[in-house]
Amino acid sequence: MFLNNEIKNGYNEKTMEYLAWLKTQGVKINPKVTIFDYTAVNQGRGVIATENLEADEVIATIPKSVLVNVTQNSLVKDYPHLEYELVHLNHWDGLIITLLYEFRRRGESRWASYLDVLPTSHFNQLMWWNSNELNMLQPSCILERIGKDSALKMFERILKIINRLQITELNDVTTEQYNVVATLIMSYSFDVEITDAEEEKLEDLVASERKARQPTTPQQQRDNDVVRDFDRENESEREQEQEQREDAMISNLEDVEQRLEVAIIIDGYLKSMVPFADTLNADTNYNNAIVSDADENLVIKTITAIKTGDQIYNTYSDHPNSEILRRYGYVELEGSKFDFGEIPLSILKQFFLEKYNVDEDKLDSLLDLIGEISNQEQMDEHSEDGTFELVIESYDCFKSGEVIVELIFLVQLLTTFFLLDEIVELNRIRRVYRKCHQLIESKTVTSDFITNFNEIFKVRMDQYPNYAAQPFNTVIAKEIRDVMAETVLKSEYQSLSACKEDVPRTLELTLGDKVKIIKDEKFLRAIRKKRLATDADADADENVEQPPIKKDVKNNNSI
Ligand SMILES: C[S@@+](CC[C@H](N)C(=O)[O-])C[C@H]1O[C@@H](n2cnc3c(N)ncnc32)[C@H](O)[C@@H]1O
Repeated sequence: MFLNNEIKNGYNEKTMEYLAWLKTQGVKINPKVTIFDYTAVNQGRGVIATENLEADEVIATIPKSVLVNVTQNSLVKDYPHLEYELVHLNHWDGLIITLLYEFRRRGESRWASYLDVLPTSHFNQLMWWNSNELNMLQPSCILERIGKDSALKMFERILKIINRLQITELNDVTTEQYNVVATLIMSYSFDVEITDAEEEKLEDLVASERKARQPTTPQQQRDNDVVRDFDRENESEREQEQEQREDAMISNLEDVEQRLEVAIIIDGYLKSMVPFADTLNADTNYNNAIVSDADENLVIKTITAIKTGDQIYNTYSDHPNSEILRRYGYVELEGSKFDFGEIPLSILKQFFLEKYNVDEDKLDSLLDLIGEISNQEQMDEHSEDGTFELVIESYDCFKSGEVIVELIFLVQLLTTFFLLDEIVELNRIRRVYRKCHQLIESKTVTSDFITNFNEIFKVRMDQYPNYAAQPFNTVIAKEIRDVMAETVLKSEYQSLSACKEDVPRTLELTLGDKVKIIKDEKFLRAIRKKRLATDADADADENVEQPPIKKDVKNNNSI
């Protein structure tokens, strides 16, 4: 966020009013810190240590009563019956409507001083970039994840909800206002656990509303059953539900039954705006504080000693620069600690098509079958949902020099498959799959794998502009968005470069041991010999379960 002078008028007065307001709301701030104007370094407001702080020292205690969420806001104050409706929306829809209303009623809002310090313009999150600006980010895969279309769908859905709930004050809400509020939620909100008292209050609310709205049709009866049947104690189910809800958030939820499945009420947490905690900026390289949940309060503590004059930095999770830019609208000029570049599946496809002169349909069918096999075959004990997906949109290559193991496996598998000149048939592919699995499990790859791995990285890296190879401190761009794009491309290119420069080291880091390189012909012979075995033997072999490949698990970049 970048503020020009006109916007900066009254900036520090607003900060002072905000600090005074926080006090009236019971927010306790350590006298050794205060809010500071970091606009000179393009960071908006932040929190500074005015005296030395020790490690594990409390910076602030924020009572949950000061949060803005679907149960605490001006909308339910003005229209109490809407609380029931809001807790039956999904988190995003609920908080967007809540905040839109809060801004509309800012004159009377209990949170007026807070709203005054929230930015409403000059955002740099990628949803605010035009197509020319986005072009500067080519060839980054982040361009596939901006989500302008799903944001638009969400807006259409929200307008329908506003209409259904007859919130007339929001009838004329504009796309711009919606975008501002959605951006604020994306960059500022926290998911905060519901307190026991809040949970009881919600249960009472739902029980009394249900009684008042005795179902009159079978459909309504079914809608109610969805919520009633949910087992609030079941944590793993709750986690799975959460994932589905994230997906559902961007899909078009129109009927009531679907809405109930993703409702806030069944979650145990509330997406909330958290005054003061959201004044903390973040930096992956200088993170020195943490915000944690403590029943009735949120507590901010130092995690290292902090010197007078130093900024207090929260963490917004382990994101690379591209994702920091997409969600938060800034970049870390020295690169994020969690940077990675990506090899898109499209590059792998192009590479194998050309090198082995294969037909595109054949490659597509092969990849489909490999995807099927990897889903059935390999239950990965490390992965979140117990599955192992080999064919994914893109493959992360970290600045540490590690890649995700899926990349090694797929390149070895395709290399071997095309060298064998196999036909695309399920059992044939399964056999090669298993042999490659055993090979990698025994920390071995073939020499053609090494050649292909190198060449694939070269193809990908050649897509980047030359300046991406230059050190971070040699920024050539002048305009802020150009600087951001340039930094993201450097972050990605240099991560790719770290994985390519010493492939045996990359393999060792990823597979956790030194890797042997064998001749392809030796490996192909072993597979061909296997193929000559009797069908019975082959069938028996097919029934042997494969253990998962041991690896350090990294999330692949799902959003
Ligand atoms: C939770 S808010 C932090 C408070 C914010 N600086 C303000 O003035 O309201 C998150 C936003 O702060 C800014 N920000 C946070 N960390 C930053 C950093 N290291 N560099 C630049 N901007 C940062 C970004 O605009 C981001 O969207």
